[in-house]
Amino acid sequence: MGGEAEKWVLMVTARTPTNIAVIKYWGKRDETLILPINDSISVTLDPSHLCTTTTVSVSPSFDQDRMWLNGKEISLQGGRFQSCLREIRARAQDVEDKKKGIKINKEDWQKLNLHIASYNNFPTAAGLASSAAGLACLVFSLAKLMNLKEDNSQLSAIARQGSGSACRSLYGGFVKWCMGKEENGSDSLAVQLADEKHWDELVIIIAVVSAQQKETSSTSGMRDTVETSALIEHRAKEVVPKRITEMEGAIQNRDFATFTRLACTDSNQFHAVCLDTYPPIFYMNDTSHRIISCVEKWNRAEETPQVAYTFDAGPNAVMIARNRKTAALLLQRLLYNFPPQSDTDLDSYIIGDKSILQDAGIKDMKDVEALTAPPEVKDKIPTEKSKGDVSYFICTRPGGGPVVLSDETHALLNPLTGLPK
Ligand SMILES: Nc1ncnc2c1ncn2[C@@H]1O[C@H](COP(=O)(O)OP(=O)(O)OP(=O)(O)O)[C@@H](O)[C@H]1O
Ligand SMILES: C[C@@](O)(CCOP(=O)(O)OP(=O)(O)O)CC(=O)O
Repeated sequence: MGGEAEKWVLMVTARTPTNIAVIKYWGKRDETLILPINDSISVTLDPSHLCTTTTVSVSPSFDQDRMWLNGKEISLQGGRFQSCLREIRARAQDVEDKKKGIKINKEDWQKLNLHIASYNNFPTAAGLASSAAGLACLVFSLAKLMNLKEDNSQLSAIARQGSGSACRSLYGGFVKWCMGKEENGSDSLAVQLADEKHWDELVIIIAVVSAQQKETSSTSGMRDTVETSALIEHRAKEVVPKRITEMEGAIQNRDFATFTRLACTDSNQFHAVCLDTYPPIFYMNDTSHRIISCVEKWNRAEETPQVAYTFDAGPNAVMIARNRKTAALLLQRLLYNFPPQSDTDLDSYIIGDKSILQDAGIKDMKDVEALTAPPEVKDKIPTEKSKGDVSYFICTRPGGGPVVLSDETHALLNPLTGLPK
């Protein structure tokens, strides 16, 4: 180790996306290594709307590893953080910063302590996959700081040990997590099926139904399912393998009808195995069910499906529209059925890519109030409308993978002290 008076701080900042599974991971065959019972496939979400930013730093003056999440110090003692730190340190390489006069030999990383600060630009632990973006960003930024030689797929096998779904956030576009066969988990990693440009017509609208922390974590929920559900084995062995092959084909051919059928039925089956768990787990609520029925009615009324939906371990709906035109029509339907509370302004009700709102011809609350029932529900019993069931909507699209942010203004730690800014 070198450097003036050992006072130096070396740091790296990176940004990593979140992802939404369209063929779900649910159930482990190894709890510690986080090895799944089936393959899964996800779409990476555009980091401009949903992402984690993490700054990692090292200095001989740090006396222990420390981490701050969204400005609050959190413990790094948990087994999952420790696994990631151990696996990354074991692969660390020599690092030299000639400008700053710093030289770190690979053996030094075992003794040097780290400061880590991370920020999610969306609610943490609310079923929006914060753990996926968060753990992927931790692994990716540390790998850059410690000059690891591993590629993103090999890094995904480390991120997997922080949170299963995190391994899929090491790539943009469409990603497959191959469950692998090895007992040590070396082949349980993510591969990119197609990048975000491959199918760039898709538009994603997320209905944030509840930003509250959920009752049953994914980790304990899937453990209970594996222990008690009679259906989960059939799902993992018989259903998912066929769906994975079909979904890969649908993505390759941009076949929206097949994509929609697979994504919707797989989400529904995941929630069915949750219900088949004893005691049962309910992640969706009435609002989630009403969103499903709104989309299903519309899809059925059209010649070919317009929108796919999928729900993770929470009530929030992730809807994938075939293009901008259908996304605008979807937004009209959603605003008609789920208008904001009177004191909410439209600007904070629709966040992310607001241009979809313009496409839908909606400029203000008057336009929302003027929306009429879509044709597929005309002449039928009026749907119940309840303001405030949806907290807000996020408009986004498939997006790119992790990136290093070299501009120091993005750093979350002070470059002189290594403490949060
Ligand atoms: N930016 C981050 N950096 C490191 N760890 C994070 C970060 N964000 C979240 N986490 C970890 O993930 C935990 C939340 O994960 P949890 O699975 O409960 O919720 P979620 O990921 O938002 O939802 P879900 O996985 O069901 O979609 C946090 O308590 C924290 O330990
Ligand atoms: C429903 C899911 O979102 C479950 C995600 O589970 P986690 O990856 O959060 O679980 P752990 O591996 O225990 O950390 C489906 C999916 O993302 O594939």
